[in-house]
Amino acid sequence: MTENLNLFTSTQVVIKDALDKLGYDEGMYDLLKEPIRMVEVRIPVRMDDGKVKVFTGFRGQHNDAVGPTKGGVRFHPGVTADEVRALSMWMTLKAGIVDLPYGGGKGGIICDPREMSMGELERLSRGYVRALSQVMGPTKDIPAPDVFTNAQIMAWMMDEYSRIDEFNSPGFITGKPIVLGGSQGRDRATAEGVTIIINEAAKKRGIDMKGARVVIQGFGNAGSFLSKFLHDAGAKVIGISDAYGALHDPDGLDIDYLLDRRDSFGTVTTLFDNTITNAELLELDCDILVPAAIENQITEKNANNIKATIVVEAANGPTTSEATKILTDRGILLVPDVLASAGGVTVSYFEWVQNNMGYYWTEEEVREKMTTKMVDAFENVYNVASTRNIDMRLAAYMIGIRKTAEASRFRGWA
Ligand SMILES: NC(=O)C1=CN([C@@H]2O[C@H](COP(=O)(O)OP(=O)(O)OC[C@H]3O[C@@H](n4cnc5c(N)ncnc54)[C@H](O)[C@@H]3O)[C@@H](O)[C@H]2O)C=CC1
Ligand SMILES: O=C(O)CCC(=O)C(=O)O
Repeated sequence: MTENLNLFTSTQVVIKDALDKLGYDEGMYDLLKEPIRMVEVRIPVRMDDGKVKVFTGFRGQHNDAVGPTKGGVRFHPGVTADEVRALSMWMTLKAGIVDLPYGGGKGGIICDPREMSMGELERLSRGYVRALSQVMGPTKDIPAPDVFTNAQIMAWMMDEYSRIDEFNSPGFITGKPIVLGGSQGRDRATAEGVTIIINEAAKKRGIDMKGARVVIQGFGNAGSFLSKFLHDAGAKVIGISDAYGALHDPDGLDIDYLLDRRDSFGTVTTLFDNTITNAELLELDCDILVPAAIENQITEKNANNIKATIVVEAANGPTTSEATKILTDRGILLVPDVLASAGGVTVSYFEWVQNNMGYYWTEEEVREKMTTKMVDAFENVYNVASTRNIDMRLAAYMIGIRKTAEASRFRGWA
């Protein structure tokens, strides 16, 4: 049988498993097996050459029984409706795992921002908000950055929504520049959360982070900050990559130099001749492997060749179900995306709270609150996995879905 690489249908299988284990009936699965709202929009954009190009965008809102839906928007040529569906479901799980008053949402536009000018990107970002403003908002659905989107794009989107709303609405979106109501620490929050999770996982496996050999796939927001935090903590980052290739040095890469040379899309390997492939990178001999780029990177084809002791998913969906089983059977500690990368949405929640009350916390306050949530979440998931003798992904899904299932039941939706 060929491996299922469809993120949406493979997520449904784990959701079903989690709901069964929690004792919910078929009706609950029927409610939670796909987004409660999935919108596809067409966005006409005047390009710099004077011609109009029409882009396709999506927004998936998985379930808003707990509170407004929340999740990033990605700009990527590979965006599909099913990917957005799955990503919105994972956001519900993340919110449940770190106990935020949200359901999951996610959006995307099929485009390649690396080939667009700033003006084109601004018009596209504003067009996306105009197309979806009726179903989004600070108490409905709150976007944030994801692959190939950043604080500038959040700023344009916030400005467009504020014009439509006729109010300054900083709570419409998170991941904004600090001067527009962004939170201290949001830019590095995903990586900080992953660092906390790596430290907890390393303790469980008796790995000393000083000198631990780390490989990171992806050198964007998540991967680049992560490489810096681990490097500064004394780990040896021996491999990194971007969409074009990978760099390897068994003695440790010069992370500060690479950070200095990377562009705003997380590209750096194009400056070097002696690169290896992303496929080779994943199979390097190391203690900790962190996929921090895109989906379906560890599959049944390469799972048996992974040499890491711990795999921590900073990216969403980098490991297939089949590969999850192979890695778990091989005794590799696999920390799933919905737990490992929840630091981003946690600080996004703090940003939204600060916007709502109009009072802003210091970076230290933000970090302290986030650390508590991430450490507690790791312990919860680890304990459920150990006591039930199940993998960390299924344990995370069980914890993540429970609040939304309960809220849906109380509301009479299932
Ligand atoms: N930015 C955030 O706050 C959060 C991001 N994530 C997830 O982390 C992952 C990375 O996101 P960001 O760092 O924000 O994105 P980014 O756009 O800042 O960086 C993406 C990185 O992945 C690389 N990449 C793109 N396509 C690739 C390919 N085909 N093969 C190998 N590398 C490729 C890019 O070159 C770049 O280095 C995604 O899965 C995202 O959903 C998860 C939680 C929050
Ligand atoms: O910060 C947020 O609200 C969402 C982050 C996100 O899209 C993710 O965790 O995948």
